[in-house]
Amino acid sequence: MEYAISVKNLTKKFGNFTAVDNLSFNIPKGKIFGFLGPNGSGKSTTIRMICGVITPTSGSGKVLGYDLIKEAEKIKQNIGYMSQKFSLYEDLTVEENLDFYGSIYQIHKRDLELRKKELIEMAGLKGKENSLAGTLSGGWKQRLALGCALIHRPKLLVLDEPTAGVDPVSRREFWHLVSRLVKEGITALVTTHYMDEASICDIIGFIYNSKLITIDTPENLYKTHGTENLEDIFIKYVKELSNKDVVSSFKEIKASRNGDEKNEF
Ligand SMILES: Nc1ncnc2c1ncn2[C@@H]1O[C@H](COP(=O)(O)OP(=O)(O)OP(=O)(O)O)[C@@H](O)[C@H]1O
Repeated sequence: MEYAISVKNLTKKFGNFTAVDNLSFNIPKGKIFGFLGPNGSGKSTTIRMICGVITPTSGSGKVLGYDLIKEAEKIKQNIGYMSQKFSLYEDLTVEENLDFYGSIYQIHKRDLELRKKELIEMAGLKGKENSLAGTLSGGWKQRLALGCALIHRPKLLVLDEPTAGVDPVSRREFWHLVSRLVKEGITALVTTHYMDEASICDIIGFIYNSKLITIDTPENLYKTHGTENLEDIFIKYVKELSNKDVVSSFKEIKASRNGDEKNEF
């Protein structure tokens, strides 16, 4: 079995604080991996290690066959990353944003012209090539950001809350796009707070208090727990682990951990 991501006992400490504690999992190529957990549970830290941006304190792993520690640069070159902040230049046009990302990855001019055409088509941005990114609606910006993340044909796409703050129709369109990419062979690692999106994933991992609580297919999770409600399943885990009576929402999961009700799951 060829894995896109394979990590073993992955741990990250910041001083005495363990942000990610002993994570081990394998994600086969061509799958969508949904990585879920309340705010502050360790998702971003895990993603940053997987992307080769920060070095694990201990543990090991391979991403696209490259060693997490020794070949971090190779990993960075071969993944596409998109976050909820979209990382677009609002005062550049659609095409100029793609040009900019193309130049970062040093894509040859002729290849870049071709790739831009493909991505503009894919993102449904035809006719908007000369629009300033700042003038686009949330859904358009999101699809442009996805295009930029794909400019160098990465084999692993890392999407950190890609649909946060985007309207439901755009969210659905975005997931169609991701599913299409995955069918073409890309692997996607996605964090999301939306349970309907999590249920689309091939594999779901749930992290809580820095530890991986469960990792399985949605179907297996439904079978094991006798419900198709992912939120209920995760609440069950949190109740068991925290010994607290978390009853209804992910907001409470966050509250049960930090005594802070400001941030929603
Ligand atoms: N550079 C750092 N130095 C110290 N602590 C850190 C650092 N980065 C993250 N942490 C802490 O590690 C814990 C996990 O943070 P992380 O950002 O990975 O969580 P998260 O699950 O991604 O949360 P969110 O959904 O809010 O982004 C948090 O308590 C955070 O404060």
